[in-house]
Amino acid sequence: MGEEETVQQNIVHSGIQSKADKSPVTVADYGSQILVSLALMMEVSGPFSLVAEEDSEELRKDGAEEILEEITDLVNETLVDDGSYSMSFSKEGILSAIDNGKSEGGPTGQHWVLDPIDGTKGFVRGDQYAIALALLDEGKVVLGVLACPNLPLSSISNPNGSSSGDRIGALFSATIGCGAEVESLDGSPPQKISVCSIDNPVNASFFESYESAHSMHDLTSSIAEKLGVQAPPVRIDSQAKYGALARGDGAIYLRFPHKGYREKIWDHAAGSIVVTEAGGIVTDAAGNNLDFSQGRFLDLDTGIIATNTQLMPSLLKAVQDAIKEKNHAASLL
Ligand SMILES: Nc1ncnc2c1ncn2[C@@H]1O[C@H](COP(=O)(O)O)[C@@H](O)[C@H]1OP(=O)(O)O
Ligand SMILES: [Mg+2]
Ligand SMILES: [Mg+2]
Ligand SMILES: [Mg+2]
Repeated sequence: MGEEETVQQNIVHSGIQSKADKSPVTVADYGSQILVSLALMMEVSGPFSLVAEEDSEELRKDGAEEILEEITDLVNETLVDDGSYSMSFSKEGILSAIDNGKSEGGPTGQHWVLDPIDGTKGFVRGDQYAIALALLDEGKVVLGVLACPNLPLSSISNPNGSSSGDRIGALFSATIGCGAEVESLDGSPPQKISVCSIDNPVNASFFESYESAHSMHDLTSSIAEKLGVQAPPVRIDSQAKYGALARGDGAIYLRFPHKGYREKIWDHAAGSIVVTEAGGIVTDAAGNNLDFSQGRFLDLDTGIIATNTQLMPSLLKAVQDAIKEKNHAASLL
């Protein structure tokens, strides 16, 4: 069993904290960020720039000693089990490792982009989550890797469980201009993947957030209805949705956060290149490509949608009609 799965099964309340924005963070989020950045620093030559979700600020406050100790033990145990690096961290070392390479990204140079646990709520619930890593080069995503330890390797038939006999754990990857692939987490040969070729929305299904606080389920159901989608929404946490879309488990991805929420680049960089290299299209609600060159945030017309080239024109129209209708209804209140 992987270390992350063990942590997912054993996570206790003391290992889950609330951040300033009220979202949860766990020992696994911090631990994963340290381990991935450590591996990158060992491999990458030259300057190391990392735009990552977590930082050490909360852990430096009074009252965080217990979680800091848990993270230190978790990282050191994982390093011993893995055997690739002969090193161990002090608590102070852990604090500085979390901030390794800390950067704001931007339009020039190369920056790694990391969400160490994407879908923390799914992780804590025992459902889907992803470790999402991408590389920005001159403001563009050129590489993406999406590890989904709880996602069936071949396809989702039951989104929160596994179909009988299917192996669990999928690693998606994509390099600009070279297509997208999936392989098992224990290293089976990679297989090329592509988005589905459905062109009639009646046969399409769509992915959205499990959490209604993360995406407006009423708006997405109105979009689906306008399109003529018959199937109920497939609700799963994290960028695992992008991976599932990229290999054709479903046809459409919809994400409409509530007013005031600002999207972060680490929530979409890896997932979006996996989808586009699998032949799909990812845009904001106005049909614009996502712009990863503006720092930590994505500056966009609220909403992110993805599908294949055939369905995109009708999806975009349904999205715009549904938004217009919602705004009109709100103006009458
Ligand atoms: N209030 C919020 N609205 C929208 N997305 C959020 C909100 N809080 C956290 N997120 C982030 O949205 C993503 C989860 O989306 P989904 O609902 O598709 O699983 C995660 O990246 C999660 O962060 P995190 O990485 O901390 O889990
Ligand atoms: Mg988070
Ligand atoms: Mg995230
Ligand atoms: Mg996260």
